[in-house]
This record gives sequence, structure tokens and C-alpha cells, in this order.
Amino acid sequence: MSTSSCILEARGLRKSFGGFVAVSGVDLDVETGNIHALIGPNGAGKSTLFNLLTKFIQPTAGDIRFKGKDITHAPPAAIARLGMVRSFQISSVFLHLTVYENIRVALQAHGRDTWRFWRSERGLHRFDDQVHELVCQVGLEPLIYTRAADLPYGRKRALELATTLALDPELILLDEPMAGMGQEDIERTSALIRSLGGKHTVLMVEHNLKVVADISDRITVLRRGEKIAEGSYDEVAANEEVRSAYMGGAHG
Ligand SMILES: Nc1ncnc2c1ncn2[C@@H]1O[C@H](COP(=O)(O)OP(=O)(O)OP(=O)(O)O)[C@@H](O)[C@H]1O
Repeated sequence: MSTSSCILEARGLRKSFGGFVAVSGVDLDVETGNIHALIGPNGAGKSTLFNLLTKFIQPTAGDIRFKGKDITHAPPAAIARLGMVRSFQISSVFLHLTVYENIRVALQAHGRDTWRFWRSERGLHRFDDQVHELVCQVGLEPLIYTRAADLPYGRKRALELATTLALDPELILLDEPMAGMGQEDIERTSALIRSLGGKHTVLMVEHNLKVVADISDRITVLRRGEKIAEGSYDEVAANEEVRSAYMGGAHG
């Protein structure tokens, strides 16, 4: 694969915890504009790899490049400024604020003008068009003036995604975006993630294989810390090693 078409590249990533190797020499190429899924059975190393890529933990060996820049030792805040944002951490939504206010705060933060937060109401309304655009994008129009604390779980996650999109990231990292969602929210969120492809790049860890099949352009399969397959859903689903990995345990 040509490196120029890849927004995120990892080479030889390794993470050991004491004597235990959780991620072992993984190479990963995430192509610009793709929806890319990381899958594998329980304990395969998906979360560890995701935490390495998002800089929550440091690798024992290997390196990571974002848009060609070495970010192996960059702190998470620095990579966010470069355009790589990890979403779906509900804790980053302000529960006492409404949907409208949460998205406006995210837009203000992105504009780096948080000091203006306390300025006149009129000044704050300059974000209204963008707030409405994002609210519509994630399907929260009827709940725009609802406090985040009062949103159902799936809608809270939609709000989290809207606040992430407010930062206009080139690469969005989603950690199990469908976890805990009912079927209706799964369908809505799948359609939303699918719609991000092309304009944004998405890398997600996801357990729901139907969702992975429906929305991913490319899939990387891990087992026991190693990459065992990569390709389209049909390609990885036909791979013998992948089939035996999933037959051996619960889907993960
Ligand atoms: N901080 C840690 N200390 C020790 N071992 C760890 C640590 N984090 C993860 N591991 C081990 O590394 C292995 C991979 O874990 P990881 O959570 O990355 O897998 P996973 O594919 O995300 O699994 P699941 O689908 O169950 O969430 C597991 O055996 C786990 O016990």
C-alpha cells in the first residue's frame, strides 16, 4: 500500500505488561477516508492497540505516524490538535448543559476562543448555524434543548459524536461505538458513521460483527496480540485463521 494514501501508520507496535505481550509487532495502515475496524476475539489486544494508537499508553516498541508525522511519543492533547480525536467517552459531555450548549462549547473550544465564553448572548449565537448543522447530522433535533443528563444512553453517545465532529477531526477514533445501544440507536449510529467516510477517516474497535460488515471499508483482525488478517469483510470472513479464531471463543 502506498504510504501517501494512509493517514495513520503503525510499524512493529508492541506492548508488554510485565512478562505478558498484549500487542506483538503489529503493522497497521489506515487509509484516508476509510471506515476501518479493529476486531478479534476477547483478549486479542484490540483495546491495548487502540490505547497505543490514541496515546493513552506508550508502546514497548514500534512507532506511529499520523499524516506522515511521528507521534509515537506525542501526548494525547498534541495529537488532538493535529486532527486525530478519540470519541465516545461520555465523561467529556457536560451533563448539566443542554445538547445545544454542549455542541456550542465544543465549537468554541475548537475555535480556541474559550475566553469569549462569558461574552454577550449575541456573540454566542454566532455558532447557531454550525450547532444546528451538527444537531441534524446526529439526529438530535427534537432534543436540542434537553440537558445531556436527561438523554437516553444512545442519544448521549450521539451527542458525544457531535461534540467530536465539532472539532472537525480528520481521523476519528471510536471505542466500541455501539456498546450498550438498542437496535434503533445501532442503526442510526451505523448510518451516521458510514456518512462520515470520505470526508473523515474513522478507526473503530467494534464487537458487533454485523455493524462491522455493514459499514467498514477495511478490517484488521487480531488474535493473541498479533495481526492475523486484513482486508474487506468478505476477505477476512473467508480467512481460515480468522474463522478458527472466532470458533475458538466468543466474538470479540
Ligand atoms: N494493564 C494491563 N496489565 C496487564 N495485562 C493487561 C493490561 N491490559 C490488557 N492486558 C491483557 O492484555 C490482553 C489483551 O487485552 P485487551 O483488553 O487489549 O484485549 P481486547 O481484544 O480488547 O479484549 P476484549 O474484547 O475482551 O475487550 C489480555 O490478556 C489482557 O488481560
